[in-house]
This record gives sequence, C-alpha cells and structure tokens, in this order.
Amino acid sequence: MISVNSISKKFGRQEVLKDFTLSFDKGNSYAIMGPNGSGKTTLIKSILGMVLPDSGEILVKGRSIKGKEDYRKDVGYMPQIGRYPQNMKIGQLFSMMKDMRPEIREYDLDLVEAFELEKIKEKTMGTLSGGTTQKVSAALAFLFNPEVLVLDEPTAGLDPIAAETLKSKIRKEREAGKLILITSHILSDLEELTNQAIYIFEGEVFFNDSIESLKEMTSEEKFSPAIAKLMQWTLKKKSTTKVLTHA
Ligand SMILES: Nc1ncnc2c1ncn2[C@@H]1O[C@H](COP(=O)(O)OP(=O)(O)OP(=O)(O)O)[C@@H](O)[C@H]1O
Repeated sequence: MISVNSISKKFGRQEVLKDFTLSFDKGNSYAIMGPNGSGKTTLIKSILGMVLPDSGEILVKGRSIKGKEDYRKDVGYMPQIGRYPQNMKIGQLFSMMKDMRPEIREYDLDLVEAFELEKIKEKTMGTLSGGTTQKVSAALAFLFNPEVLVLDEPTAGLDPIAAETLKSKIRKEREAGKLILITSHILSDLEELTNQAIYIFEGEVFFNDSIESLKEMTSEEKFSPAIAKLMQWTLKKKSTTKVLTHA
C-alpha cells in the first residue's frame, strides 16, 4: 500500500535518511523503532508529504505522492506534539477540519465520545493540558476513517485510562484491516499493538520483518529483550565501523 523507494534526506550536512527502502502493507501494524534522532519522524513526515526527500520516491497505492495532496485524505496522522491555533475552541477546530473535507459526511466519533470532547468543546486550544491536546490529536487522526493511520508516540502524555482507550481503538482499526504505523519508545505498547518491527539506526533500515522473526533471530521469547539485542548489535556495528574508519 505504501512503498518507500530509495529515499535519502539531508538536513544541512547531516544525512538523516540514507537510501531508505521499505514497504508497508494493509492489515499490518508496524512498530517503527530506533534511538533518538535515528530518522523515525523524518520518515513519517516524508510519507505525509511534510518533508521532501532529496532523492527517491514514495508511492501510495502505486502512485507517487510527489506534488500530490489528495492521497492525504486516506492518511490519519497523530503528531508527537500537535500544534493548533491557540485561540481556536475545540469545537471550532473540529468544524474547520470537517469543512476542509466536505466530501466526507460520516465521521468516526469513537474517540470524540470516549474522551468526552463534546463536553469541553468551548475550551480554547491554548488553555488545554498536554494530555488533552493529545486526546484532540488522536480524535482528529481517526475522524475521517482513513485507510492508513500514522501515529507518532501516540500514548505519550496520556493518562493510563486515556492510553488504554486509544490502544483499544488502534487494535479495533487494525482488526478492520487498516494499515497502522506507530513510532514509540514504549516497547510494551508496541508489543501490544503491532505485528511488524522496523528498526532504524543512523538513517538506515537495520531490521525489517515480523515480530515473530525478530524473536527467532535474537533467540528471545519476549519483545523487550529482543529489541535490546538489536540495539546491542547496532552499537557493535557502530564500533566496528569506527575501527574500520580509523584503520
Ligand atoms: N527540520 C529539520 N532541520 C534540521 N534538522 C532536522 C530537522 N528535522 C530533523 N532533523 C534532524 O534529523 C535527525 C533525525 O530526526 P528525527 O526527528 O527524524 O528523529 P527520530 O528518530 O524521530 O527521533 P526521536 O526518537 O527523538 O523522536 C535529528 O538529528 C534531527 O535533529
């Protein structure tokens, strides 16, 4: 459903994505992992058209997204930190988003209801706590019933009840056959919510397979120690590279 073909991206002299190739298939939920600064958000933003790769191409349903906007209607995005007009009320924000998609008449209000956003629709965005802003972001991501959900650190900042509510919703959508991409540092969330693991290290794909294969390859029964092993391997690779560079 989404193919990322040989994309590279530099910010100044820093190569953040290096000849990056991946594909994401419908009905699967992908854990996108890697240390801070490894390029996860840059990858996600490239798929969303918010970052323009220097080379390579990204295809959604077989069509290049370059210069296109319309594919975005199939993609729901929950950012790590949602930025909204500070003086806008919650209710106005939802109305504005709906007005931007006049062709869509049916909304997925599961999270609007579960988070009781209707009750606080008169509150302005600038006055909300971080967690409430995250609830708004989550509800907006699912609102138009998109085929693809891109969730950047979705449970960060949510209280335990809200986090469980969001996780149940993610599971429900995955069971309905959606494609889900999740970045998170919370391994227990990823284990619960995903079946495919992608590990990015210094802008390169270091691992890309099912979570079952990851466990087999690392000879670990549990997800967390399997990821820890992957991290150790990347560190070894790094020290080996340094030795080679210095030789
Ligand atoms: N707009 C930008 N301008 C300059 N550098 C950037 C920009 N966006 C990202 N970077 C740099 O690119 C690198 C990768 O950033 P990215 O946000 O993709 O990492 P990440 O894997 O999502 O990290 P984290 O786990 O901390 O969220 C970082 O070194 C970051 O500083």
